[in-house]
Amino acid sequence: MSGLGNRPYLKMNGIGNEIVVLDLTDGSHAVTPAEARAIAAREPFDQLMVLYPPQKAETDAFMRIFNTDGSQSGACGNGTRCVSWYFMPVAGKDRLLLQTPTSLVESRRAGQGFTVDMGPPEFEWQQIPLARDAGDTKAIDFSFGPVDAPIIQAPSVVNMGNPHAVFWVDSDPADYDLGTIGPQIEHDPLFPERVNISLAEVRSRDHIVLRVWERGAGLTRACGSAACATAVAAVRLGKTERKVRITLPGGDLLIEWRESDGHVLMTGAVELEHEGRFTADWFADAA
Ligand SMILES: N[C@H](CCC[C@H](N)C(=O)O)C(=O)O
Repeated sequence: MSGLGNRPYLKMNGIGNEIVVLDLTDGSHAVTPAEARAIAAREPFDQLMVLYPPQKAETDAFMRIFNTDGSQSGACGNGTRCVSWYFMPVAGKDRLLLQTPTSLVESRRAGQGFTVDMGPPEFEWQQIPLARDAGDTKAIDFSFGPVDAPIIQAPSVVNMGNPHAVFWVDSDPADYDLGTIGPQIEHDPLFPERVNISLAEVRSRDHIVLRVWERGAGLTRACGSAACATAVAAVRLGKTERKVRITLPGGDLLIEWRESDGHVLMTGAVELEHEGRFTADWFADAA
């Protein structure tokens, strides 16, 4: 029987990115990929954020991030704001330092929402990771569609605690069939750990419109780490200033690539949808 039966959880969203928050800081259970998928079947989410006891001095919790398909991510910006909303009062703090398998993220309150310090991005092809050197990571040698008339091409690639490919488009990203394009690029052998795919339209030097196909979760209404990756890539290409508003289908995020230390700061809202409780039968097939 699963140790998750009868556990309380929160269903939240970060500008439409569907998030379940589960507090296991009592250290009594470790969620398996099969259990994550079983939760997704009953309480659909893009990411399940699980809090465990801290592993490092000065951190407030260790956090695992599961996608809909049971795979894990090292970063989730929208989910980290949701976790902050829940866990700051529990910890009695206005700042949190959270550790994931790949990153340390710090969050603090910002008006009605939260700002998350997503840390510094990485740009070496081995760090993304790519399967091979595909040229300058500001615009790699990759295209999708007919060779003589690619639909999209030359993405910027960034690791933001998780891998991102950002394709620059000249019209509304909603005009592209990302639901068809996304899964094919996600599984392209150039991306050995798969990849999150963004279509980005730069509207001005401080505004980008973005749509994201998420690795392991599919089309989502928002993706915080993709917004961070996009902002950083836009700055590297000279397309925008270091502070930019990013409009996703679910709302806006403010992103700043801070000059002093190279960290990326993401600010945005969260919403509590409802509280729930698992029952043992959810996990009958997830042993
Ligand atoms: N929604 C998340 C990112 C999920 C990334 C995940 N799909 C992966 O890298 O496997 C965010 O707000 O940053």
